[in-house]
Amino acid sequence: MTDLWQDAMDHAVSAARGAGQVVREALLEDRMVMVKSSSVDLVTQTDQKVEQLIIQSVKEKFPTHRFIGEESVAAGEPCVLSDEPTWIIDPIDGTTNFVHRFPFVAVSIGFSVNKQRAEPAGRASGPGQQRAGPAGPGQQLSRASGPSQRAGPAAEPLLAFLQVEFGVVYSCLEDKMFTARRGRGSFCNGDPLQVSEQKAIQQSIIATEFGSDRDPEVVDKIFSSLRNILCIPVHGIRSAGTAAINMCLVASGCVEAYYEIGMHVWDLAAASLIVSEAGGVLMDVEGGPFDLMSRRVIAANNRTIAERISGEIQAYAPARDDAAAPGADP
Ligand SMILES: Nc1ncnc2c1ncn2[C@@H]1O[C@H](CO)[C@@H](O)[C@H]1OP(=O)(O)O
Ligand SMILES: [Mg+2]
Ligand SMILES: [Mg+2]
Repeated sequence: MTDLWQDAMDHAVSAARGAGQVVREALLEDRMVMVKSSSVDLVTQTDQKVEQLIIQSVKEKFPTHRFIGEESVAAGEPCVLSDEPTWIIDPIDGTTNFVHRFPFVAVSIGFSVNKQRAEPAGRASGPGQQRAGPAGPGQQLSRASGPSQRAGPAAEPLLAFLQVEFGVVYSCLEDKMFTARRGRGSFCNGDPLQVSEQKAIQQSIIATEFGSDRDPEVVDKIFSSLRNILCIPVHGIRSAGTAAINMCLVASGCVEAYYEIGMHVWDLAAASLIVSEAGGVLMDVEGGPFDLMSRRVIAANNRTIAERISGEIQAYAPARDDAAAPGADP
């Protein structure tokens, strides 16, 4: 397979590193905090500046590429995944952390291409090998097997088309660069990642977040899900304050699973590939296929744990990220 997108991925890594430097410097300064959808959905000038820096640098190198950026969408740009090469950017994942200097803040850059085209089956080589197979438009599935089971025809039904071609999450205060390329494994600062081998949810740590929706009905559902999962019982519940880092913790094997309803495609795009390339599973919170635009995810080390979590979640459906897109389902 020709390595079409390596230049773009190299650019994403260096853009994320540069953005992380800007974020670290901004942490030392006073931050002016603004609000978006609610009084707890925060944004700073650094979010906007970093997103523009990344987009400008990509435009110079890849002038025809498209973008979905958190702050651009907030400013009215469309949130559309098409067949065109698309950079999906969260300039600061963990803005609330950034504002409070809680030390988990990430720059997330995902890259998708050929959204609806299932590629012909063909085995990639090297670590993290997997086959592409058909899935419905806008869906992203993952194998349920770990790296040791990746090769061989028996694993094939578990593999599915992934629409994200590469993902980069830079945890900039930890100086950890998480990267994944479809079919080639996940890495942190160049070291390969593998999800936890734990099969028992009772011996697992589960990550989740409380989001920015303070509607009491939604909060009740969040707490009901949390109570169900805590009382399985599990070893513990954790929140890093950033969806991307929570998912990288799944990929690293530090937590067995992360679930949440309400985050957005820019929180998930890059990290979803990092999880799946580390041998993990992505699933909708009701057990169906993961859909990048649905604002719902379970990312887990294996299917058993993902399905158990899905059985405990009080699901609800926030407005999809592509709800305003032409032709999208209402
Ligand atoms: N008050 C809040 N608490 C936690 N996450 C929030 C939040 N407001 C927005 N989010 C966003 O929701 C995601 C999942 O919880 C986070 O990664 C975060 O992304 P952000 O920092 O890029 O906005
Ligand atoms: Mg985010
Ligand atoms: Mg953000």
